[in-house]
Amino acid sequence: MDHFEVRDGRMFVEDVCLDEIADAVGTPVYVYSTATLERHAAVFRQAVAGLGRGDPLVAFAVKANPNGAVLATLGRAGLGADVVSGGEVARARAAGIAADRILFSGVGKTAAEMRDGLEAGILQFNLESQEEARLLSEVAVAAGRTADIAFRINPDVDAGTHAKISTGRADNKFGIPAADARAAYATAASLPGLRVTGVTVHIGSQLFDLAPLAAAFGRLGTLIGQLRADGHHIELADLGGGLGVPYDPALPPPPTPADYGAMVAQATAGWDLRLAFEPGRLIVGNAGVLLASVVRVKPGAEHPWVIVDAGMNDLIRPSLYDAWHDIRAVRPTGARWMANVVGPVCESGDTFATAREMDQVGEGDRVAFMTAGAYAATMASTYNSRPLTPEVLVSGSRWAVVRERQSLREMIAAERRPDWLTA
Ligand SMILES: Cc1ncc(COP(=O)(O)O)c(C=O)c1O
Ligand SMILES: N[C@@H](CCCC[NH3+])C(=O)O
Repeated sequence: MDHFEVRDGRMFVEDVCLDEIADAVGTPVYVYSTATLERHAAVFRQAVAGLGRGDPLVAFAVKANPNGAVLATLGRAGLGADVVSGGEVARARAAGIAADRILFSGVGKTAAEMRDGLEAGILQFNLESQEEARLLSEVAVAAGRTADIAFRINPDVDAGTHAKISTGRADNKFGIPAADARAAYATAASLPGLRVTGVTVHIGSQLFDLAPLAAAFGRLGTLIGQLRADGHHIELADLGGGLGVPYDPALPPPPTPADYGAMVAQATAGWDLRLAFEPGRLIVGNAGVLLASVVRVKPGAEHPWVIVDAGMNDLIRPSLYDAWHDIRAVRPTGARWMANVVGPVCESGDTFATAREMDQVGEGDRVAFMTAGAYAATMASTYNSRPLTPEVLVSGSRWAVVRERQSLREMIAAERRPDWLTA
């Protein structure tokens, strides 16, 4: 997290002190760094530059961080978008990402979402079943359009990641088995309104081992040869995302984008088609922090409870995946202690860290949850009637609120009382 550092005893994001943002906006608040976003986009593009035919498409997985200002920053940095819903199509387009740089993934696209994609004129629909191909065909014919399609192949490889974010094993819901692929492509090629253009695979997220990715790409390579022999024009291979980021500095680091690029070069040699990638976490994970305040510290059986004003509703990764986020004081004194860090939500699962060696903090101090740019604000909820947390984007010495704190009034005003309760 190179643009997040302590200077003169206080943590800065680029040239803005986190205290300045907390004083103005309050806590909890997500804070993102433009410089880190731009650096990650450039590093990934560089790692895959020259691979495949033409210019590779690096389509940011919008689900990782759909904030419009973040998307606009990444769009300007040359990234396209990988979307999984009509909402994400709309956000990507609103952020200025050209339709021909948008890939539409997802196992449960509805007819309405397919229409959204067709009307926008997106580059390719990544389909996950023959049933989906039939529906898209009907929708495309009715709309008078042609949909360019790929099937997502489930290569049945174990990506070695958390079970809840593995997507490429036979027992995961995603894609079609490689053995069924030729039949699926034959069906799609026979359907009106569809044009077969590609193949795609994505085996999971937060991957630390390149071998399962190489195995999956190997299977895709074999399939490309078979599909071409069957007469299909396969022009685009979308290799998904998944490369992990370092959350815990004490653990060995994940492979670098350059290592990944070298593996891809080897795995795709001779494919003679355009490549696409869908990195999410790698682009935004280390570009954000969740800034929170310590509400109080109370004694615990073994370690003190540090109760902060951010909860599992703001950052669910620790309770959902036992994920580890570094927690640092915004004004570290050098003193360290062992503590449990928890939120205010009425669940014991609202725990960010147990018996964690960390900066010693007290009531009123501010802490930063590091590596909170991906799958963080976007997975927030209003559980315990806690309004959605605001988001701030920093660029050099400038910063701006890029999502307002949801007001309580707004949250409550969205509800309706049926007439039998108002009579
Ligand atoms: C189809 C698809 N593409 C891309 C991604 C992005 O993955 P990551 O954020 O791990 O790069 C995901 C999420 O796992 C996904 O499901
Ligand atoms: N939400 C997950 C990643 C899911 C990837 C989406 N397919 C996480 O925080 O790690």
